[in-house]
Amino acid sequence: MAEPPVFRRLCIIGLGLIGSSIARLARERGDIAETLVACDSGPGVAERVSELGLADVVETDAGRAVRDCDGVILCTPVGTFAGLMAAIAPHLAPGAVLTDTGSTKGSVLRDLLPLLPPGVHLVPGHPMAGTEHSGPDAGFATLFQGRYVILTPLEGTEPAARAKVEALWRRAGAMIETMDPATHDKVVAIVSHLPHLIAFTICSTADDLAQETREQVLKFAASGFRDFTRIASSDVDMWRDVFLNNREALLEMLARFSEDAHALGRAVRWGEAGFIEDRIRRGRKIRRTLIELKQA
Ligand SMILES: NC(=O)C1=CN([C@@H]2O[C@H](COP(=O)(O)OP(=O)(O)OC[C@H]3O[C@@H](n4cnc5c(N)ncnc54)[C@H](O)[C@@H]3O)[C@@H](O)[C@H]2O)C=CC1
Ligand SMILES: O=C(O)C(=O)Cc1ccc(O)cc1
Repeated sequence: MAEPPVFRRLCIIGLGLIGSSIARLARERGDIAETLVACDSGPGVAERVSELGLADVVETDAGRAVRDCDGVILCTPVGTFAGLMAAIAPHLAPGAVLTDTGSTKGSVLRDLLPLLPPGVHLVPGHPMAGTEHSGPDAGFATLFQGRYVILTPLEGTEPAARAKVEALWRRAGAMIETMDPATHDKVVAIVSHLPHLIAFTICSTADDLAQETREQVLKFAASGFRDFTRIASSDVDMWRDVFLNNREALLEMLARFSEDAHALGRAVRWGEAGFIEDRIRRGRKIRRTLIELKQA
């Protein structure tokens, strides 16, 4: 027999790539929420969500949207969390489970915990899945299939609340890992935030060069550069908020990266072929490992 839905009434706040993917999944499966409420304040987004039939109820006001919900999931840029929490806290139902998909986790605790009403259970989460696209049309139900979701639960969180968030992600086809927020922020700083910082930078550098030399540098972009442009086409609000809310870990990884890049530059200057070969071999090895793990 089919399992009962994880939530009686689930509210998704933010129906962009991630929120609309969860909504599509919930629609397709039917065992995630009995009733699905969608809330988005972006221009034209609520209308588009209604057109796409992604939820039973569509709202633009977050306070009204969360009323009587036993599950709430924040899927907006992390810089909106403090303001959203202030708006929803007075309306959260006792016993409700509050979770999120934000890419930074220290800031989420900082912004959500102080306003958490007694009896509401916070279980922060971060799906390690996404694309460079955003908005309600960008989502798809299989986005989380075979991907990791990192949860950073607080000590003493009620096991039943944690189990609901785990059930949601398991039904999405994801694998669950648990971490403390500081470890999470360091790990994602190196595997996700620094690569985006590098991609945005390399595109700006190439663009500056093209303007300075008045030459069509970009016409000759090879596939390596094109791979960077995919990442660099990601959403502005989302990535501004990620950088500003994982400042410490990102700066630490950037400092390490800069040191290592300088060392490689020095080897190039002094013709140290062995050092250069070693770096290339390490890159190739990591790629092979990811392919073996089926994550490339
Ligand atoms: N894009 C990606 O690849 C991934 C993103 N994340 C995280 O998930 C969250 C959502 O990201 P995306 O879906 O990519 O963003 P998105 O830009 O596609 O969608 C965000 C939505 O939130 C809405 N919104 C913004 N402020 C709001 C507010 N105050 N009230 C109601 N709605 C509001 C916007 O109108 C937009 O529709 C972010 O915190 C991001 O860091 C996590 C994993 C992957
Ligand atoms: O599209 C890509 O390359 C990504 O890296 C997707 C992504 C973006 C942000 C996250 O917090 C997690 C995954």
